[in-house]
Amino acid sequence: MSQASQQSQGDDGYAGRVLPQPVTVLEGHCCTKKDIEKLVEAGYATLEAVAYTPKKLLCQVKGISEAKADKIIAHVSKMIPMGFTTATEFHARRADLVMITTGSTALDNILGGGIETGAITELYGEFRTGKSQICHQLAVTCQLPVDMKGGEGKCLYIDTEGTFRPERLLAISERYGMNGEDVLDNVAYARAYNADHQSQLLVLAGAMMSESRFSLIIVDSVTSLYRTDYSGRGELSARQMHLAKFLRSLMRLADEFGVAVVVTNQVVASVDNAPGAPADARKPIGGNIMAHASTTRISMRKGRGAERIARIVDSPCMPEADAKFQITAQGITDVNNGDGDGDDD
Ligand SMILES: Nc1ncnc2c1ncn2[C@@H]1O[C@H](COP(=O)(O)OP(=O)(O)OP(=O)(O)O)[C@@H](O)[C@H]1O
Repeated sequence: MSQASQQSQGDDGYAGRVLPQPVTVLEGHCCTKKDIEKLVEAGYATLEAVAYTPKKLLCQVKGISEAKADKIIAHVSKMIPMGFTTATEFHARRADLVMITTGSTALDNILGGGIETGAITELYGEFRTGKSQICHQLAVTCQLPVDMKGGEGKCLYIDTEGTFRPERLLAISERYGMNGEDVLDNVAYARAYNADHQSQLLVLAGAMMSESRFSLIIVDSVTSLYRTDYSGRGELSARQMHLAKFLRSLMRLADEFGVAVVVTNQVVASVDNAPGAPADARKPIGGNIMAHASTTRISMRKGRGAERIARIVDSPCMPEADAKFQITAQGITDVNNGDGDGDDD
């Protein structure tokens, strides 16, 4: 069962969720202390992480033989329910799903309430379309209480382009009457320097998230390091395999901890020459791997001045729709509803 769907239990509960159980509970059952250290080192810090991982990958952990992996899987599958449920129960769980506000009611509305927890949302578009600004906004609003459309958790921010600006978080937190210092303390920030490092950061993320309550992971941008680390058609297949693995780890964290995952992506000129396609058509990087990994895809483009237009292009339950918002000193707002002066051009 996804953490997003679990009911809160006493003080451990937040936003209708509980923290996943640490893998240390396996000690003395099917694992030694050393096995547990190795599992945590490899990024399997919780029972859910172990339960959602194929045996083949568990066997790749140093010291975990095939026989031991079998024992672990047998034990964990008794503790983590992974069988069928009724659609009624699943529906009831989805009704409790936490959505994080983007700061713009128009944008929240086309998303069905905001950014969904337990899923991957991709924001793609050309430069200056507001992708990073939405990320900064969400790094603050994910900390708000649920009744203020927040996620009541911390934010983990992976920055691959060096565009993270804490001062933006301070300005946005003022808008919500939040203590700026607390807001910054609740954001775990890392700059990723190459695609391997970007993946490695997710292992650290899993360990951190098993100790503290997070509601959002941001990767801004998810593909830029792949574009520089892998070049040409000759490396395309290796690049896509690496990216697929990275996205799968992100999805696992979303399932395991019930956090929202937001990734940004750039666009390139389309070379498909599909009949009827506009000559200047642009498409997001990452091809089918990226398209399949994202639960919801949002295409962003510039409007007049500070205005931006977001379009839902793929969603499991929301129709294609456009929403206008604007980028202001205090973050993302509805058009004419903030202090954006509309003269950034
Ligand atoms: N404090 C601010 N007040 C108002 N607008 C701002 C502020 N800071 C940045 N902007 C606007 O945000 C826009 C940049 O948006 P953002 O950095 O999110 O782009 P992006 O889509 O992430 O682009 P890239 O792909 O280059 O990273 C610019 O038009 C800039 O004027």
